[in-house]
Amino acid sequence: MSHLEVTDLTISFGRRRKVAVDHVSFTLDKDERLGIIGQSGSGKSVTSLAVIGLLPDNAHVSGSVRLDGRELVGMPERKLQDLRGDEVSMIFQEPMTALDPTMKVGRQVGEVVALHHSERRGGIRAEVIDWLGRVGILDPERIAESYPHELSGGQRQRALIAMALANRPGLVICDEPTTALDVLVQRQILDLLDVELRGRAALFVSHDLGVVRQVCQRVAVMLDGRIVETGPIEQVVAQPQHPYTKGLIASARIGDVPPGQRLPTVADFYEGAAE
Ligand SMILES: Nc1ncnc2c1ncn2[C@@H]1O[C@H](COP(=O)(O)OP(=O)(O)OP(=O)(O)O)[C@@H](O)[C@H]1O
Repeated sequence: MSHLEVTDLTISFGRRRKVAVDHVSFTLDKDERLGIIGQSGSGKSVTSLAVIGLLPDNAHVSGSVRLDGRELVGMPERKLQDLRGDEVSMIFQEPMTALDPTMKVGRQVGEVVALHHSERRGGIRAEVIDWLGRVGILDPERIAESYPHELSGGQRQRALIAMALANRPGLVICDEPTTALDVLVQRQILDLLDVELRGRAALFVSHDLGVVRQVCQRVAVMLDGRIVETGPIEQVVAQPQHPYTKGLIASARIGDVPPGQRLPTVADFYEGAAE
């Protein structure tokens, strides 16, 4: 049994039942990372929200999402709340909206732990400082006492990653976690995620095949709510089958980069220019 099993997931919205996700199926093993790529509106975010039980009320869902064998579709909200932040967590694109602007960062990280593990309350401050340091925040004591608006975009995303990982969830969903960041910080955050997601299952939603190639072993390509192609990332890059994937790879010129080597970023050009 895979850690995550999504079968025939279909999601539509509103009274007209406009279909956003159409019979999507995939599995994820315990230590596997799957990238979901596709253009804007292809259904990537809606798929990932279904996996963490965060779809809005106007969503109609059919099919199955099983986490460690437990069915999440139709699961009561109270039970979903027990899972969220503990067994499955999410890193969003825009940390400013995911963080509470009125609460100090350290307290927000601590509350995720306290919510699910009251027995760890005693040592929570040390645990929070430890996590903030681990995700690369240089001055964790000061940052713990700061409000989100006092942090840079990169620090906020690191704090959000600390929140998402603090309970060591088996599955982490990353929805465009680096899109809002400048290229240098983007690369640092990807390197951090690459290390911290080891041994966990991860769904990595992105419109950027280069980003997915850096951190995932497999990729699923979505178009108009369907998965049109899926496979090991290097295989899909070398031999794309679907015309949409072929176009995506041609436009990214990703085939020019040898396997295992990172795609050049704008930062590389800046670094080259500075030498
Ligand atoms: N709450 C909602 N109510 C109605 N339609 C919605 C809702 N949320 C998403 N949709 C629709 O579902 C479809 C898929 O959206 P989704 O956000 O999953 O796309 P995406 O691939 O993640 O795009 P992006 O890269 O821009 O985030 C879109 O047509 C969108 O308009």
